[in-house]
Amino acid sequence: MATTYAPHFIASETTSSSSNPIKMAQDELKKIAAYKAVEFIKSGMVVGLGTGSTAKHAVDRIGELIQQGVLTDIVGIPTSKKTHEQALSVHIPLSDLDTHPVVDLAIDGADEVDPDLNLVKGRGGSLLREKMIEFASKKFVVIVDETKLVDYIGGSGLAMPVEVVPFCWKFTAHKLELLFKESGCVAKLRICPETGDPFVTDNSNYTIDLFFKKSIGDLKAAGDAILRLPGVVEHGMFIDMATAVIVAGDGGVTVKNKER
Ligand SMILES: O=C[C@H](O)[C@H](O)[C@H](O)COP(=O)(O)O
Repeated sequence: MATTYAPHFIASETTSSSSNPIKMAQDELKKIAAYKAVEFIKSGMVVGLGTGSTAKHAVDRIGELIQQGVLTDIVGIPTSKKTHEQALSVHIPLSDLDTHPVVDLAIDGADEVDPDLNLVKGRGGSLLREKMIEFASKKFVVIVDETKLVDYIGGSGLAMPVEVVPFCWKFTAHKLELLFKESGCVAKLRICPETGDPFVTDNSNYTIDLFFKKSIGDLKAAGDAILRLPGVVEHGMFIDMATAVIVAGDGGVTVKNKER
């Protein structure tokens, strides 16, 4: 796993900078990115509703605009049980991929964004449903504060999650570690801090968090190799899936667009 990933063309980038940049709280930046993304929603759309502290702002805002009558005939497709509950609480009509197999636009956060707009997702535990819904989306808008930008996938030194079946998870974790031995990979079962038990996903699976000391090289090859391991359900690399990334920072908001 050490060949080079060929970069893709970023179609366009627009920045609205603040002439008087001030230091903003991280949550404020998340909200700014989320509100900007919601501007892309039009009445009548089927919308993928992301999971996490950034996507939460987008879901609240969509609910608000529906209540105000600004957005009508919206159908939301939640990417987790948690988002499902939140969306119901703000009165967003909901459905699923079985009924609405084509999603017009999905909005979600990310844990890492590389220069080619590839992502790491799933540190909040929801990667499988997110990937299914975002794969089904004509447009996938990612919302982040600038701390999520990395030079390469895994570059934050934090987890790249892999959802696995609970059966013999140690075997699967060991195979994952071996796969990325050259990158100094360490595989850890995710544990609930409150109970000390394994973290269980919405799909009743476990999560193995992979930590890399250096780049894993070709992301598509790495992703394919992970998916070939029996026991793996899905990984948290979202390669060539984002069509736009909205980055909020102290200097303003940048929208990076990419052709899929
Ligand atoms: O599983 C969680 C999702 O992939 C989140 O979108 C991701 O972890 C980013 O979350 P946050 O916006 O809370 O940083």
